[in-house]
Amino acid sequence: MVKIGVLGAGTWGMALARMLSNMGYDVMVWSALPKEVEEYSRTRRHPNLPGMIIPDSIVFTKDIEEVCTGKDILLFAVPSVFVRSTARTAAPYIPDGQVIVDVAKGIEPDTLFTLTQVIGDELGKDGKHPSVRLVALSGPTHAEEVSLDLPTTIVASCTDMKTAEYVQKVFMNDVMRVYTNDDVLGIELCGALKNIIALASGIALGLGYGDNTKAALITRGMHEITMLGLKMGCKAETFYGLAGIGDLIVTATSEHSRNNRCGHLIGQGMTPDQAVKKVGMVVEGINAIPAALELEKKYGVEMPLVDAVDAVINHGADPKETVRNLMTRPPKSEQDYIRS
Ligand SMILES: NC(=O)C1=CN([C@@H]2O[C@H](COP(=O)(O)OP(=O)(O)OC[C@H]3O[C@@H](n4cnc5c(N)ncnc54)[C@H](O)[C@@H]3O)[C@@H](O)[C@H]2O)C=CC1
Ligand SMILES: O=C(CO)COP(=O)(O)O
Repeated sequence: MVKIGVLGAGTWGMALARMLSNMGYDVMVWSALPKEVEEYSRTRRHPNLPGMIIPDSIVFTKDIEEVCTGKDILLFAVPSVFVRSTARTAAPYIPDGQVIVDVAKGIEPDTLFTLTQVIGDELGKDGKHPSVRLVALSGPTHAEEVSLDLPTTIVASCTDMKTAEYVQKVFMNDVMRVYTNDDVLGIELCGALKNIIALASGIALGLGYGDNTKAALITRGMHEITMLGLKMGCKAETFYGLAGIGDLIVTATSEHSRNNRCGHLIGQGMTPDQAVKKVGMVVEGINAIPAALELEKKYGVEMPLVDAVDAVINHGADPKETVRNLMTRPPKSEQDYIRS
């Protein structure tokens, strides 16, 4: 039987743990928060996934050594800010050659590393993990829907296609269709940056703007992400795939999206701090802004929507005024990236 260790008991970690357990796998979930371990093993309920029952077969632990020992796959499902510390604590217990699947979405601000790079960096420090296999699993996949078995697609991305295919085989079932992809950087870039555009989409909704605005934000947002990705050497097809435009569409339009909801509250007048508190779960778009700004500068790409979200979130800019500024920029061609 496939043995899977899930690190992180947030909504995404738990929705995947349930799915994998229902597929007949042996699933253990670790949380850094002892009260989650106690509560979820007792109630078999997750407060942010009210429609989900946690299968009795899922074992919870607060012992990171236990979750890392003897597993075929380790799934990193902690918010991006905890990926490095979790990898550092887990490193002594992770065997070389381990398949590690990251489902968190973000870019580390100081290093500009994607999250599989962060894990690889931490595991590389002791010289004992030369062959660890790192996979990014990403796509349009709200936990709220996966926890109810609604049909969902996702991409398993690894530079080693055999490992990507292994993860595809393990995760694939009749409600989760898994594709493979070898452009790990492109996949992770899309996952992190779409959250910023989803904030913009939420803000527009909060301002009372309509579907035209939303379509513009999604299209021009994808354009910004694609321009940056191409400059960074990623593959064009990644950006119009499931983890690219697919994930941007779902995050910018879904009522489940934490980023979209946070933006909505800000557009309605809350401060970013108040909005994050009200959402009550991680809002990765806010965490991704510093790295996005650095990448924009480093690769010389124009990212006006990212700049606009930064202005509203971090510099107190008035959302309505910010939209007016975007609309009244000098005219330009839609084909600029084809020419450059
Ligand atoms: N929720 C979703 O639908 C999806 C989320 N993701 C990504 O998965 C990641 C996790 O998201 P969610 O599960 O929604 O977040 P969440 O806000 O539900 O997760 C919070 C969890 O983080 C863990 N945690 C708290 N403090 C910690 C610490 N000091 N060290 C380690 N872990 C700690 C706890 O288990 C806590 O329940 C994010 O990067 C998100 O972008 C990706 C796809 C779908
Ligand atoms: O990445 C996600 C869906 O694919 C989750 O997005 P939110 O964090 O905005 O809910």
